[in-house]
Formats: sequence, structure tokens, C-alpha cells
Amino acid sequence: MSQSTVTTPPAAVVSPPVGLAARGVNRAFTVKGKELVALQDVDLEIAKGEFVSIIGPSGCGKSTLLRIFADLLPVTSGTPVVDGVTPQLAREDRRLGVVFQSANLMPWRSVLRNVALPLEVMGRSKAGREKTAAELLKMVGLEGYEKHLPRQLSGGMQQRVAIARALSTDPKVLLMDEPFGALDEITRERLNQELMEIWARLNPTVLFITHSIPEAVYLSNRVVVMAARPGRVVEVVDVDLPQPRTPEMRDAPEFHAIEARIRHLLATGGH
Ligand SMILES: Nc1ncnc2c1ncn2[C@@H]1O[C@H](COP(=O)(O)OP(=O)(O)OP(=O)(O)O)[C@@H](O)[C@H]1O
Repeated sequence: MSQSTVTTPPAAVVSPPVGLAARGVNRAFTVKGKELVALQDVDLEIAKGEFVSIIGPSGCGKSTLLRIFADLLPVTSGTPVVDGVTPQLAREDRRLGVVFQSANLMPWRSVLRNVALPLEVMGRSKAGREKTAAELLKMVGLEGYEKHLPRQLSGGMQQRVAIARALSTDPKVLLMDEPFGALDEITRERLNQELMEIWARLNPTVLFITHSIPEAVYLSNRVVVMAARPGRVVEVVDVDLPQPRTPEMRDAPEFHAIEARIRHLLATGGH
């Protein structure tokens, strides 16, 4: 083969590996005979290991998009990609962890046995799954609470258990739907900090839904701003702040400038 026939490698080889992607994703619902467009032409590429938040008004399709990635909802058209494969494959291969606003713990199971549940379903040995669960509980700051029942924990502690459970299968992708939305501001900021530490340590791809602009800015590499009717992406804002994030950064002018940009996009819907 002569030099002149050597071609450059295809783009797929040189572009960063895909953590999450939506390619031309549409999702409609029929409500009382009328079509409701929950997501219109959503295009999004999130690299492996990136932390991306979604913010937008109620009904703009944030949860719909997350549910599509979680394989809880099919698309009407378009292609969702999770860790390089389909949502279904990613779920079956246990590459996905999901955390919702409500911890959804089993009330009769101890904290340890709640965290170990996905591993139990996978058929992991009792000793193995309890060891993993205990390590994860330590990581989320709940060492010593293994034998407690969920009702004996505060809301913030219950969400920590839910995060530990989502991490139990060592997922490559973590989908979080307003996980701290029901918590008070102090607890929320503490959990933001802990989540940052977990992310730095395990480096999963994270998609995080929030209604809080400071939370989105503090946690993320990028913030996806959405608008409603039809649900669509308005702009993806880069958060050009150094890592690791520290609480003092919340008071920096750069932080406030990014917050102001997002607030403007939310107010105008990008117009
Ligand atoms: N299963 C469903 N059947 C009919 N309509 C639905 C269904 N799920 C969502 N929708 C509609 O799709 C739109 C987007 O809903 P979605 O829950 O994704 O919004 P959201 O941005 O997450 O809102 P919020 O911030 O209030 O949680 C809304 O108008 C909602 O009513």
C-alpha cells in the first residue's frame, strides 16, 4: 500500500468515548386525544466521566429524558446511547445506577441489606455483597448505621443510602433525578460536597437533574438548559471552574456570572 492511500481514522476512533448521548431524540405522549411533545429533537453528547446537569422549568422533559436513558421509557424516534450501547443493554449489563428524589428504600430491610439488594438480585454471595455494601456505606458517611432501619434515618441519610445502593453494581453511568430536591439547604450543600468526592473517586458519567442553579453550577462540567412546550435543549453552558470544587467557589464572581447566564436562559427560553 502506498503512502498516498493511507486515510485518517474515522471520527468514531478519535472522538472521546460516549458516556451518554441523545441523537435526534423525540418523545411524544397522547393526552386526552392530543399529542404532547415532551422532547423535541434533543441532541446531546456527554463524554465518559463527565458530570452534566439538566435544569429547566417544570414539564420541559427532564425526567422524560432521564427515564429514556434509564430504559424506563422508549423514544418515539431517535437514538439514545448509554455507555456506548443501548439503554436496554446498559441496564441489563448493570452499567446504570439511578437515584430519584425519594429514596425508595425497603422499610423492613436494614440499611446494609438495602444497599446490598441489587447484588443479591445478581446472585452475589452474602459475604461478598455485605462487604461491598459496608464499604459503600462508609464512603457515603454512614458507617455505624448498617443495622438501622430506613425510618430511623433522616431524609439526607436515606438519600445517602439510595446513592450507595445505586453505586453497588459499580455502574459506569449514574442518573440522578432531583436527588436532593426534598432536602434542606445545609444538608443539600453537604451532600453536593460528598457527591463531588464520590465522583472524583469513582468517575462515573453523571446526569443530574435539578431545579437549583447554584447546585447545577457547583457540581457540573456542563449545564444543559431546557425549555418547555415543546421540551427542548436551549443551550449547553460550560462551567469553566477549576476542579475539585470548593465551597468558597460559590462566592466567586466567575460562579455568579455562570449562574446569571443560566438564569437569563431560563427566563428567556433562549430567545
Ligand atoms: N407517562 C406520561 N403520560 C403523559 N404525559 C406525560 C407522561 N410523562 C410525562 N408526561 C408529560 O411530558 C412533559 C414532560 O414531563 P417531565 O416529567 O419529563 O418534565 P420535567 O421537566 O421532569 O418536570 P418537573 O420539573 O416538574 O419534574 C410534561 O408535560 C408531562 O405532563
